[in-house]
Amino acid sequence: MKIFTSAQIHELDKYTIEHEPISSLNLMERAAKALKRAIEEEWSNRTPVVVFAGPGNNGGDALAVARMLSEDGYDVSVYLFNVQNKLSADCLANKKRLLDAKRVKFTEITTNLDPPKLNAETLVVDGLFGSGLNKPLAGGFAAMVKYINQSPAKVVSIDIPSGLMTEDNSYNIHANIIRASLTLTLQQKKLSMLMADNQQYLGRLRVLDIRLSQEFIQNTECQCRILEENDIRPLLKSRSDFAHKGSMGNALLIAGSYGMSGASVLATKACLRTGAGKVTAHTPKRNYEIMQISVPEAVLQMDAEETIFSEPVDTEMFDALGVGPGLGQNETTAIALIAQLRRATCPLVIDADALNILSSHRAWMQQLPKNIIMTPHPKEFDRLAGNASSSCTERLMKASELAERLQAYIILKGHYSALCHPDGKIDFCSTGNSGMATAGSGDVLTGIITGLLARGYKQEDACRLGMHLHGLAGDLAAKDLGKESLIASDIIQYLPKAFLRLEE
Ligand SMILES: NC(=O)C1=CN([C@@H]2O[C@H](COP(=O)(O)OP(=O)(O)OC[C@H]3O[C@@H](n4cnc5c(N)ncnc54)[C@H](O)[C@@H]3O)[C@@H](O)[C@H]2O)[C@@H](O)CC1
Ligand SMILES: [K+]
Repeated sequence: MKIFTSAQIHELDKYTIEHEPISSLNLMERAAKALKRAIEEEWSNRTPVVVFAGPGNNGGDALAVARMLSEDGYDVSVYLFNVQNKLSADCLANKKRLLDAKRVKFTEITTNLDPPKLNAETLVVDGLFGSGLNKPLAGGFAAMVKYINQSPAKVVSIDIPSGLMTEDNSYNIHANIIRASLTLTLQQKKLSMLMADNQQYLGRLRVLDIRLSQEFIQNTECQCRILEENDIRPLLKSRSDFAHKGSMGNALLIAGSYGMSGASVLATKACLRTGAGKVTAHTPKRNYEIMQISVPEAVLQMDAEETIFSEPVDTEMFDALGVGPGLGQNETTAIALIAQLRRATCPLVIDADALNILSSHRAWMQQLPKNIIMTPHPKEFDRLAGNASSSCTERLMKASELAERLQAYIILKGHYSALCHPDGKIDFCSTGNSGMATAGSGDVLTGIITGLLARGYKQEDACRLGMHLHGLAGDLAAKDLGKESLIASDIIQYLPKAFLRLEE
């Protein structure tokens, strides 16, 4: 699913009207029908409905929905905000249609509003502002939003909770944004809906197909998109019948230190489960037995040191290198790491402590080879970027800039993990769940991506497929085991099923 900016959404709307062709009023009617249907699926016509409509087309949608719900027997009260005495053409047309229908209690607010009582039974339809919002809400609108938020009423937002911007909310006023129970967004998710810090406003999110031009959607370039199974399936490489372990990729993982051998175990197992022909784990001597017993399929390469990674190793015979899980941040390890990164001759994944080491030696980042893959979680990214971000959108934009500057692939982990490409594009992952917020889950991702690189996937495909598989395995595991008890090993255990699902 492509994520359009508000300007592109406007263009899409216009294109559909011109090329379907359909009048803008009929398009609004189509959107309102879809909205009405979704509302009726959740609330019966015994629910009292209060509709708040703004002056633009979001308000127009709300007025059309009010008319349709009243036709279906709902008790509907409408408050239309027209403080500047200026309604969009379709909002005005829907105001007339609503008044002609003569079924609803209608109030037009031109100055002050004595707000209606909203109790726990009330359903508020929020159609104040949609994708046309151009600055944070203030004044009477902000007061209205606060009033709705403080009430016990359920709120369904049309297209987007009023007050929430389609893209960046870093400088928004959070108290002045509607907190919906359900958001019914039209056609496509908006960028702000993918950010963790905006989930509090959305409630449950449903996307309603209002049949906007597929031609425009397909032909329009956009910076961001959500990767779905259909985008991922074609990436899968097949295995030749004549495959042997030497032809299926030779991966190296540099991971683990004393007390963190588990990270090495997890990354190595995940790498093997991703289909790499041979996996070598480079780890401190003290981890020897643990690794031999836990991952007998791996080849071990012991560091000269007992407890830490201390010396760079040759990578010429390897097809991919993953480095970082459980590495620790000893100064000797830091020096070995930078030497390792500089001399790496194969595609690279950098994670966890390797990222933390880079954060405390940021000048070293200039020396990184191109096309490396970094997989930070938000805190690791903030350390890497040098300061904390005020919002998830700001962090995402910084990650995208860093990916461009370093010509690297950066996977910002989280719900909707975001892959920032060196050319500025951003892919969001559609799989994964909160059960995966557990120690070791990142080590598994590093193992998976390293395995895919070794199998011969290009960096961008290894990242896309890797995040998808990781999330899918977590989803399949959560289906059987629940989210609460899910641990990183479960993700590895469900990787085979994730592959099977993609191969179906
Ligand atoms: N995307 C699409 O293809 C479709 C969109 N439709 C609806 O149209 C909406 C977009 O409509 P509009 O572009 O008219 O925009 P909105 O209805 O979101 O708001 C635009 C109006 O709000 C004013 N405004 C913006 N920010 C403000 C602020 N902070 N304080 C006070 N006033 C402010 C603007 O001056 C303008 O009058 C969508 O969200 C959706 O609900 C649907 O009708 C059908 C199709
Ligand atoms: K809205």
